Amino acid sequence: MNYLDGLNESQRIAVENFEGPTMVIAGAGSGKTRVLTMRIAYMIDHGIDPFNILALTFTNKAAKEMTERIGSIIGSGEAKNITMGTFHSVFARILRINADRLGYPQNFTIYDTQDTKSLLKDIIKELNLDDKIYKPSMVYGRISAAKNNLLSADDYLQNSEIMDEDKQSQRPELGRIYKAYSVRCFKAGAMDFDDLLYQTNVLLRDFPDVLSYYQHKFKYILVDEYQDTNYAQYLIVKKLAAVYENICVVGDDAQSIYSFRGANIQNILNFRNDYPDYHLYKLEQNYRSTQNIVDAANSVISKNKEQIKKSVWTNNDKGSLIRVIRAMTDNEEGKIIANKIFDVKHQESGDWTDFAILYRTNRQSRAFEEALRKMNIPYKIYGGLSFYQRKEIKDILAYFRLTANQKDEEALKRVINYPKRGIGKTSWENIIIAANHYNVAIWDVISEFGKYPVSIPGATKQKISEFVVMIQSFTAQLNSQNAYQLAQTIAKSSGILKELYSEKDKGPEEVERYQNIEELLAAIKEFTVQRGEEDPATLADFMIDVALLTDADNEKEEDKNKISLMTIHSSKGLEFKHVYLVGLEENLFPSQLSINSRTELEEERRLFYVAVTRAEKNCTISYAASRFQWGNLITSEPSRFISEIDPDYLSFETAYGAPQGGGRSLNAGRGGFDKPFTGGLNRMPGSTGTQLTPRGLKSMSELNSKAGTGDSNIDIKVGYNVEHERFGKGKVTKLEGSGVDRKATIFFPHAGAKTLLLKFAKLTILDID
Ligand SMILES: Nc1ncnc2c1ncn2[C@@H]1O[C@H](COP(=O)(O)OP(=O)(O)OP(=O)(O)O)[C@@H](O)[C@H]1O
Ligand SMILES: [Mg+2]
Repeated sequence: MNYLDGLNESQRIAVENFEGPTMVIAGAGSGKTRVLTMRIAYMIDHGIDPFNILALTFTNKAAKEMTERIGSIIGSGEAKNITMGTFHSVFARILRINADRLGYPQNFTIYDTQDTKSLLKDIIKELNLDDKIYKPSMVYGRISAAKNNLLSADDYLQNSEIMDEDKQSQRPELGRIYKAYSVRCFKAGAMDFDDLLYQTNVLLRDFPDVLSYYQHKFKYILVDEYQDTNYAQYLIVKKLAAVYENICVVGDDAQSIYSFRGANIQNILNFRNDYPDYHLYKLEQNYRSTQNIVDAANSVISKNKEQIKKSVWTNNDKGSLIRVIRAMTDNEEGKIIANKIFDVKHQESGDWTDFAILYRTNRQSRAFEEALRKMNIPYKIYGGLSFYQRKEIKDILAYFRLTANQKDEEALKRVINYPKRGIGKTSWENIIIAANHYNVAIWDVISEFGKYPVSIPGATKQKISEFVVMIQSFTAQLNSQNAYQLAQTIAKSSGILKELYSEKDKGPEEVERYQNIEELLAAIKEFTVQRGEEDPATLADFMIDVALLTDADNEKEEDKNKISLMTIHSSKGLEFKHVYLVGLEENLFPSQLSINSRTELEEERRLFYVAVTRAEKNCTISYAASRFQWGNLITSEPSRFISEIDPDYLSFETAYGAPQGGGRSLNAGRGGFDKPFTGGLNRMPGSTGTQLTPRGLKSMSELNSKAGTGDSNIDIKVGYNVEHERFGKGKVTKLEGSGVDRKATIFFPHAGAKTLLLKFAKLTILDID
């Protein structure tokens, strides 16, 4: 099949006209990413050299998938030559090639958020400032915003408006901290995440030959998720595209959800000013979702005042209504959703990967994790403590970092006394004072005590010098050994493996730590093998890769068949057959901070739109009537976003998630419906177990007649979910016999299949239908 056959008319036109400035603005699921991918394949198919193409994506995983897709059309050898990745990873590579221009070492370190905050904390202390007023995370946010607006520390200090703002907020020293931080990073040969954009802009601004080189290299530039680019990204892209103006951006203003990180919707509006003769393509057909989902999403987003008008429709089936489920508590919400997922999975015999639970904030994941674990449902969490954030991994990576860049202060701080070498805190502090005094990197001080005298005991100096010699010996092997060989050497010689090995007998956590190091070494081996022998991978290459992993990239082989848990922010661009959108409560979603400002509320609404439009077949929304927050049980109201959905697309459903929610026990008589249901959100019945729709409501007596009356003639059916005192939850798979001999075969995920005499089995029916 010709690959163009997989495109509709408007998509095809957007693919074939690949010269000149182009913007595709279209709603969710309309094929923007597909157009971008096919456009690249088409270009190469029509003689464009892949080396001349730059494609910027939201995650590295998306880039990888696109490369594979393009490779399947034009051949993987060619596809590999496209420069494709996130802004951060592509620019990190450009910076590495040109680091010397900016006075950075070629193997500069990329400081992660933790490094940045740790350094800021030190600086705040060194400047004798109060870290309650100057909280490191707040200071970081401020510096980050400055960099994303391309303001250097000196620009910041000279900007009277900003200085006034800081004075008014009682934080007049922010500029001084920013300055000290920049100096320290530079001395340490380190860039933070924001620097990867900021410094790229400096590079292209101050070195015309470099700019010209990349302008001619990247004759064709494509950007996905353009609505979420910030000012620095916008400007860099604009500079790079200035010669050929072959720039294609695709995005959806209705999905702009990163303004808190400086993303600027203005970039879409600026496009027409920057390139007056641009082509604008609109795609209107949604291929991802059912009609109900598309219509429901449209009905909500239409409440936003600020938006570019567009229509989205679909030819797909109407599909089922969006289900709204009320739970009593956050824990019950977890159980209900886990149950639902379990059921659907077994009804459809699909894959676990078809399911996603999306929430507003990371901390909501706990209740779901617990419930999923109990039901043996495999899951993976994006945004939790990732593998590379674990202590033992960070420790060994710090050795790798130091090997690649000895000036890396944060790495040095981490391992100068790990494993223990008797180098105390006071010595370390004196070394820093000396480094500041002589205005050199810490490494310079410790590698040349003769030149930079420090008042520390001779024995300590001796230990430090041994450490320095060890690191120097690693560095000497950086280019002669491949990444794997050197990583092994370091793991052994640094004493880390020995340290962990000696702790191995202590308990499962210690064993795990040791195994994690083994896993890391295996990952480095794979990286080394993949790169091949022609251009062997060095440890420094590996470190760049690791520093820029996003959550979505960090997927391991065993993560393949699992359900996904993630924040809505990280679900951007993805799609799942079944989406469970949870915690739909006022003050949580929309978040408390957003409800007093129209702009912020509109951003939350866009976030809601993003969430709903991730679903292909089913979208389930849930909320809890009460939830633990900061140790208190808080009652909550359903989110306004539920009532903003046109009720034509909704079905209200309540479900047993836990017996305490009114489960009808076969032995304990009836529970349940005490309030009539009239369709309003706040008046939905409590935790009962039957599907209700505002219109097609089953009669109360019919429902009540299903509730237990205490004798064994109870109407239990195949397919019911039940809970057993000892075996936990299960599903009825078979019924036989009658009267006192009536037996049910029930499949319990934890205990396997059991055949039980109903007369004796203490069962609670959880869910009818
Ligand atoms: N012409 C088409 N025929 C069939 N399927 C299509 C077509 N165009 C897109 N699709 C499919 O529709 C789904 C959505 O496409 P895609 O992810 O490219 O949309 P998008 O506009 O980028 O969405 P989002 O705004 O969420 O990023 C994908 O599964 C894609 O393969
Ligand atoms: Mg997309």
